Amino acid sequence: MSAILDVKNIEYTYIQKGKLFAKDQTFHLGPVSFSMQAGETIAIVGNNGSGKSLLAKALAGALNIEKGEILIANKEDGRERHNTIRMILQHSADAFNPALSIGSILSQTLRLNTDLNENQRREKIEETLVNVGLLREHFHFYRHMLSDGQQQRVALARALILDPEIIVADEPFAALDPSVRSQTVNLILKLQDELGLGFVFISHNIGIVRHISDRVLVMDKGVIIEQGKTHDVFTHPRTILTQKLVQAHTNLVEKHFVQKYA
Ligand SMILES: Nc1ncnc2c1ncn2[C@@H]1O[C@H](COP(=O)(O)OP(=O)(O)OP(=O)(O)O)[C@@H](O)[C@H]1O
Repeated sequence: MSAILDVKNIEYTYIQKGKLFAKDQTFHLGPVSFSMQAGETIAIVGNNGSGKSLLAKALAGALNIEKGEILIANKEDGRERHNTIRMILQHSADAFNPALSIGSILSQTLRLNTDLNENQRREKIEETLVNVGLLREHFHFYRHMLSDGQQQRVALARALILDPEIIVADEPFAALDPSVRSQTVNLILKLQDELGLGFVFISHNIGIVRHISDRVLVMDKGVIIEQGKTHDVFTHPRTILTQKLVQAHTNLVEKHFVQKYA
């Protein structure tokens, strides 16, 4: 199988200007390398501030990387990276303009990125709404008329509507309550199955990571310190950080079990 995404030694420096007499703070991402097969799910885990979000932004083309390259297969079809790789943020739905209908929001994305005419846009939008488990009629709804879970589905629809090959998601499940979270996880698994989508996601939830990712990247201080098949990495962690992440999850599960059944 050939790689759909090849990340080669990318580097980026984030500089936060110090206030008044405080020094500037810099954070260096990289060098980071990994590759991804079509339809694969890769989870990025690590402590707060380890550079996971910066890496996700770099993949989605939202950062100007200083070194290295991000190679995307099939790019010769002329589509730009932002169509091939689409990003969903934790609170993507919060950014939807409340004064616009869901149909207008999704139409904007199509107008900016495709040559579809109005009828074709309408058809594509309704088809995508149905794909993410919403109704064609949601075209006319406004954000405040939708539940959190439905808003998350619209965010997913906006990412999917340009037929990307890879979705990058920064903590897509964190803000959702448990039942909506499992519905969203199942929806993503279904879409991957149907559309062969690659999925890169950041999560602090080791349970979900174990459940849905094929491979995992463990980040610390801007670099990947461990990567491999999820099962192997979590069964035989090679670094102390990974051991700690696994242990913290085991403790959480045991605590929950004791609270529920003791
Ligand atoms: N917008 C920003 N404002 C301030 N600092 C930032 C910003 N973006 C990145 N940084 C810096 O880069 C470092 C890496 O941040 P990043 O958000 O990638 O970490 P993360 O692993 O995603 O953390 P978390 O799990 O807390 O979201 C942070 O420690 C911070 O110093």
